[in-house]
Amino acid sequence: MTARVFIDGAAGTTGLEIADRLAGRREFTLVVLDDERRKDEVARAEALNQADFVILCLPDEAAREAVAMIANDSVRVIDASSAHRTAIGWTYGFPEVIGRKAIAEARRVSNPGCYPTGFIALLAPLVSAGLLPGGWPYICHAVSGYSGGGKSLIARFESDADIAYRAYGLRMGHKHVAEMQKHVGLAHVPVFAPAVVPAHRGMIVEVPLPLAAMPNAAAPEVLRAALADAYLGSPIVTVRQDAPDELLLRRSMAPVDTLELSVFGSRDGTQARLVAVLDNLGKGASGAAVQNLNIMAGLPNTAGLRL
Ligand SMILES: NC(=O)C1=CN([C@@H]2O[C@H](COP(=O)(O)OP(=O)(O)OC[C@H]3O[C@@H](n4cnc5c(N)ncnc54)[C@H](OP(=O)(O)O)[C@@H]3O)[C@@H](O)[C@H]2O)C=CC1
Ligand SMILES: CC(=O)N[C@@H](CCC(=O)OP(=O)(O)O)C(=O)O
Repeated sequence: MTARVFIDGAAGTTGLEIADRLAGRREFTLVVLDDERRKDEVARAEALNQADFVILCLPDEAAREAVAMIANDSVRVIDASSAHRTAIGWTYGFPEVIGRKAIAEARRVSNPGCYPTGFIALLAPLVSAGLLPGGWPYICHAVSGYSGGGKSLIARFESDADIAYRAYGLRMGHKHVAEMQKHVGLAHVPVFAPAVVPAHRGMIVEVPLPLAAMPNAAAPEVLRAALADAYLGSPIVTVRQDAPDELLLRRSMAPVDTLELSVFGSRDGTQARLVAVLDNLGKGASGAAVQNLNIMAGLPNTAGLRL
């Protein structure tokens, strides 16, 4: 028997990439609303309540409304928006960090944000092992391709070739900082400095560490070994053992669902830079949603993913 999957927001950037990854999967039947009905409340309510799995690829407010429209208790939900990432009753859909079992059993799963995917993957295992202090005020600098902002940011960058770099989130309080703090278990809200570059997709998320000034911080090689151990055997999350001179985001980047972590350390071990490279539309969104769907449906973790 195939499971019925309804993607609410299927015409958007994340929804289209999920549909691409599910195309040809015999375990799932996609329920699709045509263009005239995709925003029609009656049609959506019907699709939301008749599906086995609903994947929400909507703005936050519309995602909350969609959840409220579900009256059928057997419907299981994966929300790609940031509406439920710290909400009670929702499971945080990061299997490599929280474990697969919780996701396999959950009725409500919230996909991590794209930037938090890098930040949490880098810090959560190290803070929980006591190798970095949870009480430190962490800083996160990140650059993203413009598809991270959905259709409106894609249109903006594709109609203004003159933008070379867009720093934003300058008033603080970016919607991702709450989940970054909660799912690493930090005492302080991280200072988050995101930017967008004129590449369609891809992101580099970095956490600089002044190790010498931090209480109870391990040496860079210890941090690298601990990360490698935490993600040992994962086909999705890998830890580089080399130290390249540069990490590039390419405009021509193909869709990929992997997450690559690096630890760069100074020779004297007093400083380190933790760096995550991923595709905002891969492990940062659509790839993660399909991975969670696989786990919830009791299927192999990586089926349909681009590894
Ligand atoms: N893009 C990314 O890299 C990531 C996105 N996300 C999150 O995923 C969600 C979707 O983002 P993304 O795909 O980029 O955004 P898009 O703007 O590309 O797509 C959103 C889609 O939702 C549709 N929509 C809006 N309101 C409604 C409604 N009330 N009923 C039905 N459909 C509606 C839009 O319709 P229309 O086409 O008419 O505008 C659009 O097709 C967001 O919450 C985003 O924050 C999470 C991680 C990464
Ligand atoms: C480049 C860009 O604009 N990125 C988006 C985040 C994309 C993403 O992760 O979406 P969620 O907010 O649903 O997690 C932003 O900073 O708001």
